[in-house]
Amino acid sequence: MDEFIARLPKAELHLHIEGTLEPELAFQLADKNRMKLPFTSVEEMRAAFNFSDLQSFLDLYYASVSVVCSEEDFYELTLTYLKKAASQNVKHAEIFFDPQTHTARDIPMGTIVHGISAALKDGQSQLGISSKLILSFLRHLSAESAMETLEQAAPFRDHFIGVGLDSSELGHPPSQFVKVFDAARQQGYHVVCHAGEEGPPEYITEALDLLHAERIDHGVRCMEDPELVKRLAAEQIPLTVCPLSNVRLRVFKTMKEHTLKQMMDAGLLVTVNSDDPPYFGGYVNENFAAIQDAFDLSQNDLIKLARNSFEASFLTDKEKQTLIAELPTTSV
Ligand code: HPA
Ligand SMILES: [Zn+2]
Repeated sequence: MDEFIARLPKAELHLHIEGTLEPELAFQLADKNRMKLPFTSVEEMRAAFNFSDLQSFLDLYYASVSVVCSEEDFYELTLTYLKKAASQNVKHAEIFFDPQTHTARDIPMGTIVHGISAALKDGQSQLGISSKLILSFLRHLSAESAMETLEQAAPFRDHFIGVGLDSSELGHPPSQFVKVFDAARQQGYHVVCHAGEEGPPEYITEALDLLHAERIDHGVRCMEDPELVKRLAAEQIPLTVCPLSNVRLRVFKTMKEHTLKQMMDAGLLVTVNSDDPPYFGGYVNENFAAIQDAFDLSQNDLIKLARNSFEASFLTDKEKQTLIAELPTTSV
């Protein structure tokens, strides 16, 4: 089955570029930039990837990415991820970046965007992987800071197609960010939102009704509200689920307790993604393998999940159809 998963064409729709920093590259960049990581070795850093909740992960994630400084660093970070993704038969990736994490340490928006974008361009020409960029606001910071970030990003608008909302969910509901999402929608951006990871189902409803989110990132806590599940199924709102992330951040104690299969059975448009792969123990194929093993998924289930990933993307209908046509059509 691992071979089947490896060969399956797929899209990745929930991936934070800052969260793709492997410890080896972190140490390389720290050396180059004459900076210190809070670890003495790659092994020690990897051993610290043992989290009690979302916040304990975020503290480490923000500290680690401080070694990514120049346009070349952002380029290398992004191209390294794309090579890995291409090797796993990811045909298309929609990638988050968190500009506030970097502008707060005086890195210009242009440095961030140009470094990432140059790698995305080379990913297309050298690796054949298509991609889009989504600017994600940090919800632990103010709505004013988010609006300022949208304004700073205006000169680079051709480089990203949408906006999202991530970071510490509890206590930071989508309702706090209505104004900036209204402005982004008026400017023609797609809208997605992390909701229902650690936060309650009401945050998913707010993301849909107040921010007009087209996709919900995570969304797993929708299962606590049967009416919401009915709505998400009826409207076929995509949910970008990240199984290994959910277990590592203790949203579910074990993979067997994850509700992914129940979500599929409820008719939800579920996709499988890696979120922050080195931190959570795997890229997209390891996520597919973990759920296949936990729920004994069939080849048809896996094909359905891969098909959902193309359907839920922001590609054109024609582009989606081209990718869907590459999927195996049937299996035992
Ligand atoms: O899964 C996540 N949730 C919230 N914020 C994040 N920032 C990176 N990954 C995540
Ligand atoms: Zn995420």
